Amino acid sequence: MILAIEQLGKRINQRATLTEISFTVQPGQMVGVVGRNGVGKTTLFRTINGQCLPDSGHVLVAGHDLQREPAYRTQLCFIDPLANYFRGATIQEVRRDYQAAYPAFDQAKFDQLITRYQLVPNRKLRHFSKGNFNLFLIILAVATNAPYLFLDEPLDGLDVLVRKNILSILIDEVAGGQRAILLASHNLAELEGVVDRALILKDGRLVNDYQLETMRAQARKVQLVYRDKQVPKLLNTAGRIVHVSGRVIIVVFEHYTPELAAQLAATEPVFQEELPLSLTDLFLANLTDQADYELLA
Ligand SMILES: Nc1ncnc2c1ncn2[C@@H]1O[C@H](COP(=O)(O)OP(=O)(O)OP(=O)(O)O)[C@@H](O)[C@H]1O
Repeated sequence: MILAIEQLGKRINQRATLTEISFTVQPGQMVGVVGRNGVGKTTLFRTINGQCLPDSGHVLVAGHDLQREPAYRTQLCFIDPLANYFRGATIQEVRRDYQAAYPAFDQAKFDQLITRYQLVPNRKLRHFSKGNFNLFLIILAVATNAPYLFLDEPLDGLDVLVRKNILSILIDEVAGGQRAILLASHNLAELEGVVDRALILKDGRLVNDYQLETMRAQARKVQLVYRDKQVPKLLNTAGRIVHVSGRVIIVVFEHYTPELAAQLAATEPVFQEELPLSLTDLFLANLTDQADYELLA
């Protein structure tokens, strides 16, 4: 059952917030939706899930257009942490509402996770700590049994233990191969080692779709030192400079081939070393403007 987002567009206050966003997701994937603050991640999740109407495009679940066949919406679950509804309700009240909305709701799983993480069922959610509130939202999303879960900054501002708990719940869910989870984040470091794919948003557009395994096999991060301060043109044409400090330049090459290695050798660096490549490097490579490199120089 594939989820397909086709040419999704959304304008807010006459401003194009999302433009021609297209991608597909399959069960078993953990996907990061990554971009700077305000780029449109939450709007994308809201639009896919029908909380905002798109101005153009479609969302299809197994070929069914959600606007024409809204019953398929229960295949998706997006819990907006900012929804006022949660603040005045208790865990049990929210559970009852979600059970009514999601036919496949798994109450046994819900109860088991609430007990395991010692959340108090009859306390109003506004009295929960941020970490416990987020933990509760994850448990709720998981218990809906919707094959596609959308989580907006689920790890933001949480301590190490709560993060670990949330990640272990999510990884368990995806490992079964029956569900996909999309995690919106502006913090790549948080998603390192968690997601196997990263969708990069910039200016409301999807600018990159990284399959991380393939990417790791093809990409290289190289530190180079040159005799003078002149930056060889090749570094900008074949790669993306992510750091400049004096004569030391760090470059990410997305497609590092033997030919490119030979061309790089021909630029005659006085020192060259491969560095471990992280997800954050790709983020910087894609979102940092030339002006930012100059600030680093
Ligand atoms: N209801 C709204 N009314 C007016 N502007 C809005 C509304 N919702 C979103 N926007 C604007 O749309 C843009 C995208 O916002 P959105 O919340 O989707 O970004 P985001 O990537 O999730 O940001 P963050 O990482 O800060 O959560 C922003 O410029 C925001 O100000």
